[in-house]
Amino acid sequence: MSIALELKGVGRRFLQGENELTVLDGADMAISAGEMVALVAPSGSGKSTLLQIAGLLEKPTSGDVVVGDRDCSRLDDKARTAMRRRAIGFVYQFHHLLPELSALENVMIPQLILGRSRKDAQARAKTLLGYMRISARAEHRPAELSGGEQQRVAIARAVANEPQVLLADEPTGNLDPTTSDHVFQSLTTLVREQGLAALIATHNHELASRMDRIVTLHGGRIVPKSV
Ligand SMILES: Nc1ncnc2c1ncn2[C@@H]1O[C@H](COP(=O)(O)OP(=O)(O)OP(=O)(O)O)[C@@H](O)[C@H]1O
Repeated sequence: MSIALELKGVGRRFLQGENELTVLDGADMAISAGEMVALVAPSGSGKSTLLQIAGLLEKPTSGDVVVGDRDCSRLDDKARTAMRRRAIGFVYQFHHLLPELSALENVMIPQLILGRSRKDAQARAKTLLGYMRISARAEHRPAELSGGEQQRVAIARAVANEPQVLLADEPTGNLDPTTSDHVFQSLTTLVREQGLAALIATHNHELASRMDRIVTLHGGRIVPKSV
């Protein structure tokens, strides 16, 4: 499988008052299309920082981020934003759906922003809600959906623009174990069907053990982890 996301020697330092804090220090990682990688690391070790850099929301202090065959390190802000919209999908612990729109419309919006026709956007949104096994709720607004259903919609929205990379930060952290399990199964189907490279931060060791491999952060580097 081809590599869809690669971090090469990524470093990230923050100034905290007079002190410099090194959070990432030569972090390397490559994720193939269709591969699911769990990121399991203690609080404060740099998971969010890593996801933000991998997702082109933040620039590393040093090193390179390659998405597909594109080296994104030297892109200006505008080009980086365009690349992010096209190539990266995000799922957070809380769904951030637009409350006044239906599930279907929430999945259509990012596609319309990128210039897809209403007809095409609607067709893809329906397909994705089907993969997430939530077609019956397509016309409902987020407030009318359960937590698990809301998160299914958020996942469908994250992949609406056919990204190469899916980044998730505790995507089922807000759900009870059974719902979490069902949402995770649907997420897995989607990753495989769409050939996404997925990096999923989670504290849930059981879910992590069902992914292709598990990594952690140690001394600012990405290292393999066993459960
Ligand atoms: N903008 C910033 N300025 C200064 N320090 C920061 C900044 N962002 C993060 N840090 C520091 O970097 C370290 C890693 O933070 P990060 O949020 O990436 O950790 P995390 O592993 O995601 O933690 P959690 O699981 O609690 O969310 C922390 O010590 C944090 O205080």
